[in-house]
Amino acid sequence: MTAARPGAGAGAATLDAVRTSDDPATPRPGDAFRHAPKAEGEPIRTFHPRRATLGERRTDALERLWPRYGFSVHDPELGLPPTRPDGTLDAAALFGREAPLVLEIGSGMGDATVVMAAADPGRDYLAVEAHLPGIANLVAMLDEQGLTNVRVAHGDALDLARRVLAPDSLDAVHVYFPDPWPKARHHKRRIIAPAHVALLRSSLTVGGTLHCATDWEPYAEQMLEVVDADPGLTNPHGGYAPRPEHRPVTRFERRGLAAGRAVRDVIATRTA
Ligand SMILES: C[S@@+](CC[C@H](N)C(=O)[O-])C[C@H]1O[C@@H](n2cnc3c(N)ncnc32)[C@H](O)[C@@H]1O
Repeated sequence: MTAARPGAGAGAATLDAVRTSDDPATPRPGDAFRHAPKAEGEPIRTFHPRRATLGERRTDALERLWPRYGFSVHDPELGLPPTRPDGTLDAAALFGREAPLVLEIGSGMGDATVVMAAADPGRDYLAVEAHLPGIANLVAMLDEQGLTNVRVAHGDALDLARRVLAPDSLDAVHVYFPDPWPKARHHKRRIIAPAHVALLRSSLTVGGTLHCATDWEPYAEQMLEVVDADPGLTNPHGGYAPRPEHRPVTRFERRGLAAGRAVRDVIATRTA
């Protein structure tokens, strides 16, 4: 089965790719979305490229709804996003309108995305996630709720920012409960790190916000330090921000609170 891609406006994507792979041994639903092994010299990944296990509901959702809501950051077979002549994301073509754009990095199962996008119909939301079950869950919820202001990117958010997003194009970047990578030897995998934040800041418009949240205190401290050290960001709160009501509670927040951990929000504005 081959379908046109009305939502993303990119080239045709072969949806059989959702169901099987060319791996003759043990094809699994979603195999076509597997991440290629990291190439020599490629920047470090902030996620574990796990092979996905998809149940029937998510396999069906992905197969049916991927052409409407999804694009791949890196794989033309799965459909790349529409781009402008300079090669950067054409958000107006992707969403079918001009509106401020919010990037949600590591949207997980998509619980926060659907709540925030439903409450904020004047802005468009681009959720980017490396893990396929979360992507499939999110597109299923978008369809069930009839949301039109969300699109979903599969792949590495940093790759998306490096190669696809135009500078000065985002109204906000959300990074909620990023993987804390608690072991010292893994700290280099944290997404909130100076070089990554400089990249994300350059994708924001001046006046746009970077909003991070975590229940891992040492990471919260790192978030504050990184934001404070970035020459183009200003933290209007001076330290942690009061928990904003618009950030929905997800299972990561509940789990942290249940374990007695404080949840911290760090919100900074691009000022230069
Ligand atoms: C701990 S989960 C949090 C999910 C969600 N934000 C929430 O609060 O429920 C972190 C997610 O970030 C994703 N992730 C980590 N690095 C990423 C990257 N560079 N690009 C896309 N997704 C990433 C992981 O796959 C994981 O699903």
